Amino acid sequence: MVSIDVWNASVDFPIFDAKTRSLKKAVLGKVGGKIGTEQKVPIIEALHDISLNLKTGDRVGLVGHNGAGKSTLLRLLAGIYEPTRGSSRIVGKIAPVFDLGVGMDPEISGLENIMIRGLFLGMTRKQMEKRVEDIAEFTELGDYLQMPLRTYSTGMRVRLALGVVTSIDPEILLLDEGIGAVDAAFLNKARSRMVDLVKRSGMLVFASHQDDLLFELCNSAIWMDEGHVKMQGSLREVITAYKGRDPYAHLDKDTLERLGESPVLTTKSGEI
Ligand SMILES: Nc1ncnc2c1ncn2[C@@H]1O[C@H](COP(=O)(O)OP(=O)(O)OP(=O)(O)O)[C@@H](O)[C@H]1O
Repeated sequence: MVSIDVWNASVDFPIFDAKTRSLKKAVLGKVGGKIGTEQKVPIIEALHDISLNLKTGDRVGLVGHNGAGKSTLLRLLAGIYEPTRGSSRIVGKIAPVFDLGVGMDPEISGLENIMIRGLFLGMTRKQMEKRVEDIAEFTELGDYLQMPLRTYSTGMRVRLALGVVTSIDPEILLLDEGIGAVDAAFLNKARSRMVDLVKRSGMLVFASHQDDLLFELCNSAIWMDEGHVKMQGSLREVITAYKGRDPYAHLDKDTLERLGESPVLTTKSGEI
């Protein structure tokens, strides 16, 4: 069993080199966290009084405007950031996939990078040895896999990284949206691997601005706004409130069936 519990947690970033006078205007900005300027050192309150209880089987999408606190929350859930106030408890092994390039070495070959990246994400060498061939085939990189990573284009690097990420067996999978930065054709190919990956994971938390990926991978959502949890509920309810319209309303019958959704949004209190 895996679980993540967060109690009244806040995360502050003190900004030591900011000019307080010019910052006062930024408080009125539409995106980003709250900037407090009362103290000598300005503080960005990236997360404010967050309480969450996530358990096995939860597949949570994080939505919200730029700077709303999604990435900071993922890093808090990963144990990378300690709460400035409040507390958190993580039970389970975390696979944080925040930046597809992390753990890659430009000087070694694609094949060697597959192994290194797998180890970085918590797999054993034996497990990775069994999967290397499958990953190599998925990437369609052919002889390039013998070449140093520095000779790869951005898209080729993402293919490699995505191949490895979708081959791991995580207990808790934390995904930041970088995963969407592949070309559409390849993402389509990766989609079924992503779905399988999420099925194998004990828990998923996924920050994304892309509705279709959220529909595919998540069953509930949290709407972050200025460092607060503005709403938590079923994915459809939260996205409908966040966007101001039901995004499933225009999906065709087959897609709705595949996602296990009905043509109209119903809540406990009935249709809306
Ligand atoms: N390392 C940092 N130092 C200072 N401020 C930070 C840092 N990381 C994030 N912030 C601030 O915290 C707030 C939340 O940022 P975060 O990256 O969590 O937002 P986000 O919802 O992931 O945004 P986006 O959708 O643009 O990726 C923002 O105001 C941002 O400026």
